[in-house]
Amino acid sequence: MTETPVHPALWPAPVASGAVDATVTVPGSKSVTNRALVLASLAAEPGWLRRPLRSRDTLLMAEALRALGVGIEEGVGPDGSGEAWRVIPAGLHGPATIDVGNAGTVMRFLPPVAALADGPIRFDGDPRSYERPLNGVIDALRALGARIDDDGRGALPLTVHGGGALDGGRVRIDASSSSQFVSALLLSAPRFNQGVEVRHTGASLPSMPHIRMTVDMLRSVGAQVDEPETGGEPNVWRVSPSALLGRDLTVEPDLSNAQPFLAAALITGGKVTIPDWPERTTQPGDQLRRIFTEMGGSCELTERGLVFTGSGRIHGIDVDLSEVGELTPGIAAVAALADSPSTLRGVAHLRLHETDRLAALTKEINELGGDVTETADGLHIRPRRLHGGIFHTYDDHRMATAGSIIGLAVEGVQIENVATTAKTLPDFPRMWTDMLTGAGN
Ligand SMILES: O=C(O)C1=C[C@@H](OP(=O)(O)O)[C@@H](O)[C@H](O)C1
Ligand SMILES: C=C(OP(=O)(O)O)C(=O)O
Repeated sequence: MTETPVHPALWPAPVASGAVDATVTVPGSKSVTNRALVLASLAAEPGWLRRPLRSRDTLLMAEALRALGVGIEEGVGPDGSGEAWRVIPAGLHGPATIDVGNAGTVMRFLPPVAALADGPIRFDGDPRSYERPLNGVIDALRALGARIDDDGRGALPLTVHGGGALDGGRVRIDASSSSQFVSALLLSAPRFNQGVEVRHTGASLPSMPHIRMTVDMLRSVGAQVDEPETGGEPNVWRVSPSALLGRDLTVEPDLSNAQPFLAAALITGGKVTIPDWPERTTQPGDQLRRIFTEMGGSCELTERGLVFTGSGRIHGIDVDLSEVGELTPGIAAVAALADSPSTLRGVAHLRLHETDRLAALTKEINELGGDVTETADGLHIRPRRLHGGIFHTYDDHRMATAGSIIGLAVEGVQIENVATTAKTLPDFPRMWTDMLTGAGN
């Protein structure tokens, strides 16, 4: 008998032989790490970042800030425990070139920082980065006094001609395609001469928890922020000009990257513990406790972390994911294995993420025998008996983890380019097999 050839770029997704029972330590949050790097770089004094995520998106952010003159050094935290980055702010200078890869946080958060530098700062990235919207940031920065050369499409590549300072002031933007437009302007605003007032004028605004995260982290370094959720005007954020403190921050585990492991407990009727799950957090991944409970699991926040247990049943769900769009691929994967149909709504903007996630999920799940249709703002998923095949990932880390979730229950699923998980979780394949063998318990 001849063996099936294994293509080097295809990773045979392991099938679970029984209920998983594992403790999975998840690395730091991408969103927290990249905000913390920006804020620490703009501070008036050095700061520490403990347990930072080291993945493609965060290493690109660190490299970009270094290119502008910021010191980011490897070290152990001030109490001698844990790995840390020491961030030493400095005058921001060009000329410099910044590679954003396909990191939304880098391509959106750094042009405002570059406007504060002196000299030209060129931004470039992966081919997909040219297609992701940046118009909200470009137009707003121009309105606030920055000079930017681009090709007029409202996207990369571009050059920000930093003048060493930015006036700031009032600006209107439509952030319906990405909450990161709002976060980007707020993060640098304490260093604008007049601070900023950002007014969102679009019909909808996705990923509100990520804007809350921006506001919380700004306040934690001493910034004064007025915002809708604490009594401010709807859709208006104001940041006053001020010096920022250098802090000692420990980064929370990335709860969105905990998703595939929680999904494994749900699908196999097993149990997964995620240590250091925060009691309170702005991370959207915290909503998995509610969503995966509705889909059939149960969870308990204990001293050991979040203990999530599957019941052996997986239910479909009708859910608006506009606040937590980045959880959609993992939820779609679980929904494809459920005992009833699902409707995922409120996520039209996912068409502009790492890939067109609505099209990619529809195509890949259907090619395994599934029955998924795209709607104007989401997906209808009717579970079917699935079969093996190649699960293409389109350079999207969350497509790779979504395919791996399906592979737990379906023989013969092969993930194309699993290495793309390095965007936010470089060790994913080893963590996944360790979870299945119970290593690390
Ligand atoms: O600010 C952030 O850290 C993020 C905001 C969200 O972006 P969108 O609002 O563009 O969906 C989210 O999907 C992304 O993964 C991270
Ligand atoms: C949308 C995502 O990333 P980005 O920060 O590149 O927008 C994501 O991680 O799901």
